[in-house]
Amino acid sequence: MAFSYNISKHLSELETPVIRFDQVTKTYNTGTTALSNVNFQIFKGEFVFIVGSSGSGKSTLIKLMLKEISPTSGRIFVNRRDLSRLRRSQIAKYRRGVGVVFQSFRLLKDRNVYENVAFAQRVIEIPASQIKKNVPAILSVMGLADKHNSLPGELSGGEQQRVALARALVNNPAILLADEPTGNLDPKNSMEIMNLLEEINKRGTTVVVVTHNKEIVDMMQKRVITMNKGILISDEQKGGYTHAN
Ligand SMILES: Nc1ncnc2c1ncn2[C@@H]1O[C@H](COP(=O)(O)OP(=O)(O)OP(=O)(O)O)[C@@H](O)[C@H]1O
Repeated sequence: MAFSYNISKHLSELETPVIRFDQVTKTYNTGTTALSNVNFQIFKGEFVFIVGSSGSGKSTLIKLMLKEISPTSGRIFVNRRDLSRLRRSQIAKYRRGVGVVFQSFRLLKDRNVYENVAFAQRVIEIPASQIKKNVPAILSVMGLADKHNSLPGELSGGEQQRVALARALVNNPAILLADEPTGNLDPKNSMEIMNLLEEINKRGTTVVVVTHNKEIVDMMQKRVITMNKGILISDEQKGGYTHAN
């Protein structure tokens, strides 16, 4: 009996989604409904693209996951936490547990590469001795071992995005959210960033990528959630960009 109990417990853990949207609607103060009754679940270790034309609600999804905004109705769970129950004092800590990268990189322009990444560790009070090991290790994974002392302005767009990825990943988050991570990059650098995201995903991080990049979505054959005017219109394993226009 004990044996079967353990198996079912294990299965239920495997099946717990890391992100769950439950009938989520978001209407902004202006009256625009950006999302209507959206439902989906993302499981541990998945790689998911979110696609859709401009204004279809993709960034709104990301902002909701980061609790930068709250839904008008419905519920959102991330790592089993109901985000509506997060107290104000818990929000900063919650966000630090989710890695995020944006189209615009958002690096500290007056700090070098090492400092940009080390900063993410200092705010969660990782001991200095540990930071000295962790930062070079992740910079090396990102192919930036020789760029520790460079300022962001001295790097190419692709390199800057790799610094942003290193910063998002140095604290070992269970989830990485990327909002148009290749929006400012040429095709070669875009592919490099996608290869890194795939590598990170293979190491166990759940990866969610919002993108307009049709070629990459079609090539990578991952799960694709397609939004249109705030409605989730398709959710396909090994999907393509087909419905997004
Ligand atoms: N802060 C806001 N206040 C009012 N309306 C907003 C706000 N943010 C977004 N919207 C509206 O909500 C809808 C969805 O916007 P959202 O930014 O989520 O779309 P998107 O799919 O990310 O678009 P894009 O691909 O252009 O970035 C749009 O109609 C937009 O104008």
